[in-house]
Amino acid sequence: MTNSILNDPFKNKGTGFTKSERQQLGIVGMLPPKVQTIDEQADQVYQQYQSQSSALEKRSLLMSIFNENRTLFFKVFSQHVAEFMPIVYDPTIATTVENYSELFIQPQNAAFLSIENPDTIEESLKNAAEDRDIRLLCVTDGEGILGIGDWGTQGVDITVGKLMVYTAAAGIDPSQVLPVVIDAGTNNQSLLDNPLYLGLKEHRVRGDRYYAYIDKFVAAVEKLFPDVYLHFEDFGRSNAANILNKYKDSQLVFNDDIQGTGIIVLAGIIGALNISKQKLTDQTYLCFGAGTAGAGITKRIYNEMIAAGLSPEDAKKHFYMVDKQGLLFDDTPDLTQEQKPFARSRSEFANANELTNLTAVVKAIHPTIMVGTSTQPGAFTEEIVKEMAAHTERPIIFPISNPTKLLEATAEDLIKWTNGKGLIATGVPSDVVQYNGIDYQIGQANNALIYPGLGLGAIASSSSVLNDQMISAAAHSLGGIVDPNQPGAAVLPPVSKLSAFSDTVAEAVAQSAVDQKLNQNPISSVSDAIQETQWKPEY
Ligand SMILES: NC(=O)c1ccc[n+]([C@@H]2O[C@H](COP(=O)([O-])OP(=O)(O)OC[C@H]3O[C@@H](n4cnc5c(N)ncnc54)[C@H](O)[C@@H]3O)[C@@H](O)[C@H]2O)c1
Ligand SMILES: O=C(O)C[C@H](O)C(=O)O
Ligand SMILES: [Mn+2]
Repeated sequence: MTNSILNDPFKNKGTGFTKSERQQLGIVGMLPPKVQTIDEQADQVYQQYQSQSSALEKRSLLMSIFNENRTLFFKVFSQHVAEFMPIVYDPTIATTVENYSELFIQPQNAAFLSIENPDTIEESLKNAAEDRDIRLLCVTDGEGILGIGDWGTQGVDITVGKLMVYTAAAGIDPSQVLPVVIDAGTNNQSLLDNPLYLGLKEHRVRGDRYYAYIDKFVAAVEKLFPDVYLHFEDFGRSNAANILNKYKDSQLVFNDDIQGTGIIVLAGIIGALNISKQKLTDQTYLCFGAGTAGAGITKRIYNEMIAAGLSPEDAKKHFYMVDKQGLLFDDTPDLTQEQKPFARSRSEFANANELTNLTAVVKAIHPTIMVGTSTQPGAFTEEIVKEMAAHTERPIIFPISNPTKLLEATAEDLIKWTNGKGLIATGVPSDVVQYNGIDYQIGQANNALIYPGLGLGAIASSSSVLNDQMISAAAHSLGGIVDPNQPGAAVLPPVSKLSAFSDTVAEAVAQSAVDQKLNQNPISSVSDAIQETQWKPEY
């Protein structure tokens, strides 16, 4: 097995192995003679990357480097963060999730779990981890991938992608992460009918059997990897919040769609209010698409209003939720647990029965903030946006459904329809919008801007849980990066500065954990602890 190191992506350096390393490792003659530096290798990869024409080809090239040599992959990624993010992550990753079985080449060190075999959870996690010290685990059951729905086992790609961003942005050691997919079946008929589908061809398991499996999974994770930070991603609306609520007070768990999205949207709103010089407690908030993300964000902003001094009853008056049924009322059938606290009373409106669509609701409530997590492309129409802008000086509008094809409105249209007054962020990257001689920078309200620093801060501080104070500290830490007085300033810092501000986020989060005495190991300096945790892509 002398050649095994060349097949180990965590240790392989390829042509970067020196002559003496090649001798010691018994791989003399197994590589071309020239010894390359990692910078030379990175330049070569980037040249190959530039010669690929489509986003999918670019991603597939980068994934082949990832499969061979993680250090090199992250070297190139760290040199081109803003350019590679949409390729290795959202939106291109949506296409690879949809075509995972067709494109499958290798399992990328993920753990593949099946609801049919609860007895092999531990063994599977152990096998996939090999002997690595796992500190960060990202798991999905594939039911609510971005806004594209149920992709069963194919959802594994999102866990691989999320973990890549942790390393590129925050320097989490790539040998200490584990992507995991739980195959609990799928209700996606196209997968059930697809002869190439690599997952279980059964409908989704729900209820007690499902939750018992999740319990067993969480217990196995805690047993095998006691210091792990457990990140839940893209679970379905009926399970995501239940799972988070069950474990969040006793274990170091994080739900990205609920909490990560809540933080980044709050940070974007704080950024927008810095520009408009307004107060949060004067805002009227409209959540459009009150599912996992929409309700998670609403709750975060609501908590923030309470932190700003409002009573819970007064704070609630600032929030309205719109879902498929229209404005959510307390007598609307089938409200979720997360929607109930924000449902309104019909008696508040003379025309309550007409509030069954977004246009009517915007007319009735005059929101100052509107956030879209509905998966409904184009739902923020010109009429709606103009109506909103007619009643507020600087409308804050964040269409953040992913991927690109699901955006509620483009940044360009929103700037145009609000005559440059809109304070805009989108979930996927948006180009600069030129309007009336001003360059409008568009912030990306994607949880990827926050979860890497958040995770790094929690891991480095050895925090026992991730609580509300840590989450709030993360949201507030992004201030001061963008100059709010610059015409056309973005509401959030640019992705090109992701690794720099991930350190800032991590410090704020770790400091909050230490201040609350949640750290399990003694910490004398938070920034030292963070630096010690970080990995760098060097040989
Ligand atoms: N930018 C980010 O960081 C980020 C983070 C998480 C989720 N998202 C995006 O948000 C979207 C929703 O994700 P989720 O996980 O909350 O999914 P979800 O299924 O839990 O929620 C979607 C909600 O939209 C509602 N909806 C569907 N059609 C509607 C319509 N016509 N009008 C009003 N509401 C409608 C659904 O009933 C549901 O409540 C996805 O596109 C996802 O990519 C973005
Ligand atoms: O994955 C993303 O781009 C953000 C978010 O977690 C989502 O589900 O859309
Ligand atoms: Mn997600």
